[in-house]
Amino acid sequence: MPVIRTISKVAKQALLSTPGCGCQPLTVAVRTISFSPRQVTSDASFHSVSFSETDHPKVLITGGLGQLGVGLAKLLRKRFGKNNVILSDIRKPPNNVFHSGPFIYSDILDYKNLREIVVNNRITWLVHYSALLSAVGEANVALARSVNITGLHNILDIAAEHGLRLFVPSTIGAFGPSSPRNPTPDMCVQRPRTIYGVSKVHAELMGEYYHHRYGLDFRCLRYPGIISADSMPGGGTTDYAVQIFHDAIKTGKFECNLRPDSRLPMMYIDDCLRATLEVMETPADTLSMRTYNINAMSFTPEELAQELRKQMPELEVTYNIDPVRQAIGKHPFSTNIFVIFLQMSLLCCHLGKKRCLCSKHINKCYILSALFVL
Ligand SMILES: NC(=O)C1=CN([C@@H]2O[C@H](COP(=O)(O)OP(=O)(O)OC[C@H]3O[C@@H](n4cnc5c(N)ncnc54)[C@H](O)[C@@H]3O)[C@@H](O)[C@H]2O)C=CC1
Ligand SMILES: CC(=O)[C@H](N)C(=O)O
Repeated sequence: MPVIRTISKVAKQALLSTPGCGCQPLTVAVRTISFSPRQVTSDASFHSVSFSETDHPKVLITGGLGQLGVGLAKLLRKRFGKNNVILSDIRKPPNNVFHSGPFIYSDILDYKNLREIVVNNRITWLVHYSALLSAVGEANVALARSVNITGLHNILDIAAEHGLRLFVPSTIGAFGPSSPRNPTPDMCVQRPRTIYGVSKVHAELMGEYYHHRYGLDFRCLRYPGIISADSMPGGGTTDYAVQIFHDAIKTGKFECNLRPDSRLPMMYIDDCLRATLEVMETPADTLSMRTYNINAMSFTPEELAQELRKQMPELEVTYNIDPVRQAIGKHPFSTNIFVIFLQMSLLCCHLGKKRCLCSKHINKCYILSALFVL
């Protein structure tokens, strides 16, 4: 569902439903590293204590050197100021990223280090991007379990302990073969069959639990596969939809690791990041839920190749199916078929003019598509 429609639906639902989380005053168990556990009191407005609407938030992004983090930092820095947004990761940042604003080393498995960063930098918003994605997760289940589940526990505890507003993205991979489709509702059966999907359902449920139990201001969007031009994806099933553009331009050839008819939901990065900022800025009492789907378009490798051939008729696409990725890509939810063709043809006619994916253009597609579907 397009972001604008999602957000207005959120607002509408909020007007009709009981506001807030129904939190009871509770205590948050605080994890300590070197001394005995203590308790701090919390209440229903716990999350709003450290962030006044007139102040800029102080943001920490974990796993910030992946496909999405640098773009999000750029957007948030434009809005809140360069020094109010800290990127962090366990990798060494490239020069341009290092010189574009604050960067700090942070391993989310190191609870004490994470807490130090939050305290020393007076962090108020935490965007938790560190994760192992679907394909790399299946290749290393133990590491995926550790980063995606143990790491998340650290993040939740730190966020609850310090009254942070916490964003954790989920994914279309949090659905499974038994989830309903066309459209997949926000609330439905979720029985994914990858460690990535299972860890993201766990994140959704743990975040919501901490919200109800401790008043943690947890927010979550289920992202589709994200398409970006200047950052590369980190090992997911939807990576082909980025790689194809690079290979097409560099070599005129592309070898796809999914079947030509594998339909997957996708979104352009600017729209995804804008949705993230919008959901983070939305006042807590207007959110009727804590986890929402967001959606833009769905297409198959074959449809994407056909559209690209309108701009590059010589493009050669071959298929060498990766059974792991193919099994993962079999079951996610998809968008209405009418929306796909309209969006893809508008997108590619824009690509033909500028050779880039433009969010303003896709927004027009949303509106046209919505009219079309209605
Ligand atoms: N890119 C996409 O298509 C989608 C992404 N998402 C979610 O959005 C978030 C960001 O995604 P991407 O940027 O694409 O991921 P990515 O795989 O490109 O980047 C993840 C980052 O996490 C870092 N990381 C790994 N272990 C870590 C640790 N122990 N401590 C700190 N950092 C660690 C990695 O170094 C990497 O830079 C993830 O949570 C992902 O699940 C959800 C759906 C779609
Ligand atoms: C959709 C995602 O979560 C990610 N891009 C993946 O394919 O694993």
